[in-house]
Amino acid sequence: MSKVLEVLDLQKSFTLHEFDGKRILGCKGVSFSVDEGEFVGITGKSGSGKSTMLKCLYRTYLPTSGEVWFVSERFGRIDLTRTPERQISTIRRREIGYVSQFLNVLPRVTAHDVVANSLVETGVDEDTAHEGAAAILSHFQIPKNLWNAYPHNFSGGEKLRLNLAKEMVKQPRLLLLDEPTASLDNASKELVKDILNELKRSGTSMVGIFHDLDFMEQTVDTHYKMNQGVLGGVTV
Ligand SMILES: Nc1ncnc2c1ncn2[C@@H]1O[C@H](COP(=O)(O)OP(=O)(O)OP(=O)(O)O)[C@@H](O)[C@H]1O
Repeated sequence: MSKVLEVLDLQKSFTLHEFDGKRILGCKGVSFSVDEGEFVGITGKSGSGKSTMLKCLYRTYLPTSGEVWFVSERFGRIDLTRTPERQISTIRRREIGYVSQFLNVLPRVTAHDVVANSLVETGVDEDTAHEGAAAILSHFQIPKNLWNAYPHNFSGGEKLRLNLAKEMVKQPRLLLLDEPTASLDNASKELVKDILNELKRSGTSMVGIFHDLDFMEQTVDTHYKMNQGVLGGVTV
């Protein structure tokens, strides 16, 4: 199996300027790799640094030190900590997806257009994007009467499924998941589990943060625990 992601000695700390430059540790010494089609799950107490680490992988945060090697289809093997912003934007549009329970979309854009726009960003034409959006919204069981509604009023489960749909249509090489089951009922969890398994089969690599251990154990290949900013305790 070829490696899609290799994280080496990643550290992120925050400087609180309003508190005389006090430093807070997010994560440190984080090293792990993800193969093609592998699903890595990360658990840990609240405040242990999971989201900080994930945001460094997506480059929402610039790490304080360390390397994040990603094998991009377009740019080859690149260190995301040193990749120019323009390339990062391209990679986010086409190769790395980020899904959380919070839907971050423009106001007054319908659910259907959210997904179609995501496809247009990958370079497909408008007609194909609209067909593709309809197909994936059905697949994710988003009720048809919501397709032309604005997603800010959607339930937690609907928002999450729309989030997954908008990232999944890109067929990303790497999908980052920040608590993908938060606020879901059991039926929605089953649906999300099926979707994640399908993504895995299609070769997408994933890194997910979980509080729901039962769900995680049913889906991931490798499990790490985060403790006070440090990653360890591998189980497979
Ligand atoms: N932008 C920030 N500025 C300052 N400190 C931050 C920032 N983001 C995270 N931290 C701090 O970094 C530490 C790790 O936080 P992080 O959100 O990564 O934990 P977590 O494991 O994801 O927690 P949870 O499970 O509650 O979401 C915490 O002490 C937090 O206060």
